[in-house]
Amino acid sequence: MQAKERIILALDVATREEALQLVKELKDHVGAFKIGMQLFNSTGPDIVKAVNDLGGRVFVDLKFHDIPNTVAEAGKVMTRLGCYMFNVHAAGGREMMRKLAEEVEKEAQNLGLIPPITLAVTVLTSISQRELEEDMLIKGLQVEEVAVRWAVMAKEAGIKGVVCSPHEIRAIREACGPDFKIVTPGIRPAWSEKNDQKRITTPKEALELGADYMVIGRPITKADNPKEAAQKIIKELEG
Ligand SMILES: O=C(O)c1cc(=O)[nH]c(=O)n1[C@@H]1O[C@H](COP(=O)(O)O)[C@@H](O)[C@H]1O
Repeated sequence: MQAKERIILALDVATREEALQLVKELKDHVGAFKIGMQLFNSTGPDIVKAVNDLGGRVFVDLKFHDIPNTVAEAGKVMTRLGCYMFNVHAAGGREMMRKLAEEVEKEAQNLGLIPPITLAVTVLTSISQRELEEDMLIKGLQVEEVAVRWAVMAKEAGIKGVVCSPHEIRAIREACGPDFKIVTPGIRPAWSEKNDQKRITTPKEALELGADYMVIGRPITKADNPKEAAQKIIKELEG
């Protein structure tokens, strides 16, 4: 995979105009664009087609978590929308992920489309060990162990990869093998601001740990020259 393909630019903006401006500017310098809850819910699903029409691939980040039938139907909608990737919460369970994976494949086959890459979010980077035990009632297990077990469950259910913190990449790679996709946020080149990200790694470190894709937002979008910032990251990944 080319270095540029590994970068997923987070379109964390409120309007269609701002998003499409970034797509026009950066489509030749990144591999895909992530549309999250803010942008998707303010513009509607047509934003996926608009980005595709400009030549950009889309990761729809809506983190589905519901009963199996509801999530599988949402997955069919994602397939028809033409997104490149989308995600669900692994915490939704094995049957939810199994049915989703099955229905996405069927829908793509019926319509002659390429199936999107399904991803499971393991433990959010914002969840601490204390919250895991005291609020989510997952006792006696470290965050990393939970992330690995859920990644294995996702793989067994037919899901193609995970979104996880850089700190869990190595253990998940070891448990799930080379073909399982690993997408990681919390990426900061040495020259950029940390902002509110706490547990960070550089793009190169994430690659060495075994990540396939990196979700990067502000280090590119808030740079004085976003194209240059993307190119600099690509050089670092290639170096
Ligand atoms: O699901 C995500 O993409 C995500 C999960 C997570 O645990 N942490 C995290 O930062 N993200 C997202 O990754 C992106 C990071 O953006 P920057 O911090 O601007 O690079 C944002 O869109 C976050 O919402």
